[in-house]
Amino acid sequence: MSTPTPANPALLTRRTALKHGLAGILATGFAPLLLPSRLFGASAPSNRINVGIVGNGLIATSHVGALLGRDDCQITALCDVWRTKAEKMQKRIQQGYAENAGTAGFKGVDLHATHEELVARPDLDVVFVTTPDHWHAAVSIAAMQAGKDVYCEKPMTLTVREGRTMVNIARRTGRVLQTGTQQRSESAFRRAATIVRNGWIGDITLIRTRLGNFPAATELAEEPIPADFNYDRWLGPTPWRPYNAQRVLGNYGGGWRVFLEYGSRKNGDWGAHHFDIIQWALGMDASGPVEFIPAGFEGSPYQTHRYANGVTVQRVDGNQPAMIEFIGTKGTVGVGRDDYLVCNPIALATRPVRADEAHLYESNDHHTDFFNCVRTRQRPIADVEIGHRSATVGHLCGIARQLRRPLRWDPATEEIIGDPLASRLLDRPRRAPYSLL
Ligand SMILES: NC(=O)C1=CN([C@@H]2O[C@H](COP(=O)(O)OP(=O)(O)OC[C@H]3O[C@@H](n4cnc5c(N)ncnc54)[C@H](OP(=O)(O)O)[C@@H]3O)[C@@H](O)[C@H]2O)C=CC1
Ligand SMILES: O=C1CO[C@H](CO)[C@@H](O)[C@@H]1O
Repeated sequence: MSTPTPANPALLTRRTALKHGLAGILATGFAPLLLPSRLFGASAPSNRINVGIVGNGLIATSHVGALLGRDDCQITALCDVWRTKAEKMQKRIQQGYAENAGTAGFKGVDLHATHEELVARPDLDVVFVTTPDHWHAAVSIAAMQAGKDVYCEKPMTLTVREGRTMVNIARRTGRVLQTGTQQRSESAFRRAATIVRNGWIGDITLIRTRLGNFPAATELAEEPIPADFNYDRWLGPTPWRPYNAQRVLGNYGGGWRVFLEYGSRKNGDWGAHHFDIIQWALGMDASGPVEFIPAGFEGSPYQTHRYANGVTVQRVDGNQPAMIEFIGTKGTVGVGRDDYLVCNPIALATRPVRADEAHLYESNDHHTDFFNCVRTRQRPIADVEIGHRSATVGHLCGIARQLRRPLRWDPATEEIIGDPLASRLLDRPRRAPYSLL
């Protein structure tokens, strides 16, 4: 890294050590002949951001693919509860670096059985938290408290209360946290949010988003726990359940995603992405809706939430081509992944943004934005407060659904209004010894 943060003594220690090592080499008189020029350049090993990854499943595989192609960082540590999986990832990374001539000086990837051990490493700068949702908060907090910046997968939390705790810790420790809601770094979503924010389609009358559905969670027969798998730690703070391979499986259509213990089903899985874009478009990044109504309540087929100004969001699974459709008094915008953007009027897709109009934060690559912010100490595009507020929308939809009744929410105090039972669901009990802090 080129801009050490004084808040990270680990970086300074590592760099100081390297400096002394170099001084020793230089004293021999051979250094100019022996040292490749890239050792001194922007991508010198000492300048690269050292990355540790906790959780080595589906999304970690994508991150690793992208990180291997960057010369501003290097992956140096992995942690997983399943040793076999960690070893497989280790092999892939070692091979990737071996084939990549730009990463001379790479020292290998170490494996750790626990995230506590990984975050304690003085040489690490950032930690990617790519576990299922029920571990996001505890691992991110441990990393921030150990002086590391964090890239935390979405939804940032399992409960509303975890989110405020994470924001407080990030602010107190001065750490950078990027939430893995990478749609914010895609131009079609930025353009849709820009159109809505600037009132180009008039007043918003309705927003419809499709999240899809998971199959119901079912009882699973007990199976033997694999020998090299720390199942107790996989469950972590969640209630004890008999082991079954399906329960812990990373699978986009099922596996752990169908169980409310480990996530928020589709309200977390896709809601974390689409509710996040809606919050951005409406300028609600530090706030949120005020009312949550479950599907089926008083005959409404759609799960619904509403903002204080009356803007209503409906979850209309599977009924529209766009992932999110904004309907206004003067037009519509439909947006989705792979650059899907359908505007009416069509000219809105390319209309220039005037100097006096809202220009939204521009990031075209979520990793690049994160690593830039690690260097500059600025808040990234999906900062911890934003990640918390967007995850909160999904959690409150889930609580209303679970209780089968509407909820009123005060986004300023972050309290459910007049419903003590629902309020108890803003956090969850944690199984000992897995505490949050
Ligand atoms: N931004 C995006 O577009 C996407 C984000 N995600 C998010 O990423 C997260 C992970 O999802 P996915 O990769 O599909 O899940 P996987 O189950 O495939 O991967 C999770 C990994 O974490 C490991 N793990 C579980 N608990 C711990 C722990 N305490 N310490 C270390 N490792 C642990 C698992 O071990 P084991 O192998 O033993 O189960 C597994 O290797 C989720 O929160 C998900 O919402 C996922 C996909 C896309
Ligand atoms: O974030 C996500 C987006 O894509 C996946 C589905 O294709 C989800 O399951 C995942 O968690």
